[in-house]
Amino acid sequence: MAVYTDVSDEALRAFLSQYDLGAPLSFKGIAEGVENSNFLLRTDTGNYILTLYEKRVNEAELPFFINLMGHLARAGLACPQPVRNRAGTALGRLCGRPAAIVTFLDGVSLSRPNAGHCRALGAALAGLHAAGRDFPMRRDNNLSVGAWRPLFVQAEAQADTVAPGLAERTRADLDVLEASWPVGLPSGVIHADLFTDNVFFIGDTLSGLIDFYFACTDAFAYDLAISLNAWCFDPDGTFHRDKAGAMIAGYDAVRRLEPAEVAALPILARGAAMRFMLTRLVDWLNVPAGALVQPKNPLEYDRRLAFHRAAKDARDYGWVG
Ligand SMILES: Nc1ncnc2c1ncn2[C@@H]1O[C@H](COP(=O)(O)OP(=O)(O)O)[C@@H](O)[C@H]1O
Ligand SMILES: N[C@@H](CCOP(=O)(O)O)C(=O)O
Repeated sequence: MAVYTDVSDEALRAFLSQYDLGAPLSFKGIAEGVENSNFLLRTDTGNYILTLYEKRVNEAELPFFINLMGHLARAGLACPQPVRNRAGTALGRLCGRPAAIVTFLDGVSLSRPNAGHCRALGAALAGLHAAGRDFPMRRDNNLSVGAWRPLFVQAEAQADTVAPGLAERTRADLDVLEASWPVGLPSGVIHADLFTDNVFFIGDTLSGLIDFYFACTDAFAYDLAISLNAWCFDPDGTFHRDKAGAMIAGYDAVRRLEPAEVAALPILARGAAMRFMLTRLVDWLNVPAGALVQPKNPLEYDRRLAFHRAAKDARDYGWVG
């Protein structure tokens, strides 16, 4: 459970007194997520998610995320809508943390998506990229290639306690990634964390996207590479080419991939795996005392990196275009 900050009844009541959401009926910490403290809030006007922003979220960047969700929802994307208080702001403070309330989305996330779900995800991702085209704000990706070496340095001395040889192969991968990271690809707003736990389905129909707190301005194809990693491998590193092919085709059907993006897919997928391996490794080695959180296993992404190292071109990811 990711709850880093406890919220007392009194603090909750004082916070909610600024909103027109009615009386609280229940309030529970949510047993998923690793980044922020999330609570399911039920009031007599409906269900909401209350988030207290924690470690990786820079307060100055919160308006980007909040305005982006509002923009995407207005453009027709099924995503949470920030709720404004009576003063007209969606961002407040609770228990010393920045905090916001967003609308609750129905649906369940899938632990074992099939190729059909992956196709739907690809199409939704391209829809998100299209919906974000006219979003006026910009946020650089602070977890892109330039951030990976400094992250690794934080974990380097202990990396081999997690898996033998991890430090050496990570150093070698970083050398390759830093030397060949693509620039100039079509860019705009990307989600940057569209894992299965951030996508809801009702039956087999994709019903919503959540968790925009890594969203930033970066290459669209990098976003696709992140989701290929997250949706198309088993935890033991087994790759499902049918799922990846379906996801890429679903994306391409909505927004045609350019030849440069197709050519860059293997290096983008390798970089995406590195980004999540590293943040997981740092978190794995630094669980805050008293936090109710289950850190995610960095070795799942170490195994994906082995696949990406051997990949030759986009056809290895199921691209047939
Ligand atoms: N708008 C929402 N509607 C429904 N459930 C949500 C919503 N936002 C978050 N959740 C629930 O809270 C969990 C954690 O949210 P998430 O934003 O992924 O947290 P974190 O950023 O801390 O990882 C999700 O897996 C989901 O179960
Ligand atoms: N998706 C990342 C961690 C961020 O967690 P989320 O719950 O916000 O998706 C990972 O799996 O490492």
